[in-house]
Amino acid sequence: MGDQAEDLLAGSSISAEDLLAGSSTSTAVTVERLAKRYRGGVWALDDCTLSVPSGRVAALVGMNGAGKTTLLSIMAGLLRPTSGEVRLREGGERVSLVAQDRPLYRSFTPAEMLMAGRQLNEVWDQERAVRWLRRFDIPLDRPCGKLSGGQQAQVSFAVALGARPSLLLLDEPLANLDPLARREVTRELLAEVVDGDMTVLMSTHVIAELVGVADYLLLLARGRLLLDGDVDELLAAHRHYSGPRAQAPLLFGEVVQAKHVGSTSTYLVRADPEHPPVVEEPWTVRPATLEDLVVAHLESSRAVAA
Ligand SMILES: Nc1ncnc2c1ncn2[C@@H]1O[C@H](COP(=O)(O)OP(=O)(O)OP(=O)(O)O)[C@@H](O)[C@H]1O
Repeated sequence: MGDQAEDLLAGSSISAEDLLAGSSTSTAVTVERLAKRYRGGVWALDDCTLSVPSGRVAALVGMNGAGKTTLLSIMAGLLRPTSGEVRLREGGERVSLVAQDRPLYRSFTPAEMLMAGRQLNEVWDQERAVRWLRRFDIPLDRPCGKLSGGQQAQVSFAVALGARPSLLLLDEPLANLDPLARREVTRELLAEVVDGDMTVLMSTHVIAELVGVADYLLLLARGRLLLDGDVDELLAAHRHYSGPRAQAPLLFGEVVQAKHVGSTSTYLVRADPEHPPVVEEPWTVRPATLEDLVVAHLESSRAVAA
């Protein structure tokens, strides 16, 4: 078994000594000036600085190729950065990664995967892992290669959770799951976060699935942090203003996006939530959704880069 496979199989639990100790107790992981250049010259991460607060479910969002998988792999200790550093919370984090490609041994049954997990991890919670598999009706004795994609994803979850991670990294974890399983997995994960001392960082493209699940947002663009913050605070700070193009009001704050259709203009404005811009009729104000603000920030960053 290669080192990397071993790490993946084990849910890649690594000790604090493997990475530098952090200084803040309220931050699960801090990434400072991280850069990753792959062979061939692609810069997947470039001067990326961010932090993930402890005990939260944080969403890692960005366009294809933004660097999400690279960032998660470096945090899990599977990939070496070209420069920069990852600092874990003082006292250490046990990190587990559920990778996009579900690295299971096809000939192993789920029961055998858990046995391997027990052998490869210093800390192992068999009951928790088995509970997860039973919860989702995963046959314990069928080779993983004969399980469906969604069932394999559930085995990966069970192995990762069995390692009792304090930082659980999920790379597009819901992609293979049916709509009911998606809802149940997110609900169960939230319960695990509430019950234990666990932080979750999950990458996803499906913003709608984050509502009610993620309470912190990290938006990546071209290998760098574009926007971060508490989801409720971000939502409170963003508003849509619409009205006649010819009578645009003075909108103090940051105009993230301006759209003009016929004689109507719509602006997405980020401002102090306590003192938002006030407009008069016929101008109207409406709240922004998480999807609205993610798309607007990504579009505006693309326009700046173009
Ligand atoms: N092993 C590799 N060798 C060379 N380039 C790579 C490698 N892995 C990723 N890249 C490149 O690095 C960049 C970031 O890729 P990464 O997989 O981290 O992005 P991502 O945000 O996870 O994308 P997606 O949403 O499509 O999964 C991309 O330009 C990608 O082509």
